[in-house]
Amino acid sequence: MSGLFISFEGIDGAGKSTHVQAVADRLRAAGRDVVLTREPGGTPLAERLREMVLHEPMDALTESLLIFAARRDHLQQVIEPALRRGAVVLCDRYTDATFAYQGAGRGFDLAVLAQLEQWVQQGRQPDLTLWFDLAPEVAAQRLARARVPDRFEQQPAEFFRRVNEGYRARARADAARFVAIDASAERDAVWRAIESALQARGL
Ligand SMILES: Nc1ncnc2c1ncn2[C@@H]1O[C@H](COP(=O)(O)OP(=O)(O)O)[C@@H](O)[C@H]1O
Ligand SMILES: Cc1cn([C@H]2C[C@H](O)[C@@H](COP(=O)(O)OP(=O)(O)O)O2)c(=O)[nH]c1=O
Repeated sequence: MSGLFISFEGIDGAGKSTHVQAVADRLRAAGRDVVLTREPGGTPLAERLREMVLHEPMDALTESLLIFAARRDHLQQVIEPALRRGAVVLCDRYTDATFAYQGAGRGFDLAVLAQLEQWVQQGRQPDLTLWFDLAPEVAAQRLARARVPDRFEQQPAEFFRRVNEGYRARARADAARFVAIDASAERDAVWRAIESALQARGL
């Protein structure tokens, strides 16, 4: 059985972490070998890079290079081996987040990101990307009650509006890969939308 690579995307507070574990449980119950991972991170090296990116001030090129360095290690050590053995890889964020946050959010050069994407991934893209589409104002309300904000979560609503539009641009450019989920709905409705996206791909 060939592997399958599914990524979860959306602005902070869109509801990704709430549902990714339930997707893993559903696929494991169906007998699939599931690798649940995240970016930046997923390996000891990539997790160290994550801590720097989330908490240390740096310019957009530095940030992009560290994120792609983490991604390279994650691909080599975790994602590619899992796909080779036929596992389903569930990744909480991947390269669409780089185009959305560093590209659309911070205004970094998309051509440089596209070159890094090509060098680092050599064509490896998710088979399915679930994009939790949510207005920044709603996300901010949800996060206000949640955790201590990191460098990105401290950004104003306008930043997250640009980030979400960055996701929309990526979805338009690769419509076959993306399923947009209306993340403003109640949890159960979001879950039903996720299930129908999985069923449409035989999962
Ligand atoms: N559909 C929903 N309606 C209302 N609140 C939600 C919904 N989905 C998630 N939440 C809440 O919003 C907050 C952010 O959810 P989370 O899954 O951590 O988002 P993300 O991982 O995308 O940053 C959490 O407190 C979570 O309980
Ligand atoms: C993968 C990736 C994440 N990010 C940002 C988005 C998030 O704010 C942050 C990762 O945090 P996040 O995925 O939201 O984890 P947590 O739920 O622990 O906050 O990193 C980028 O800016 N670029 C990227 O390429």
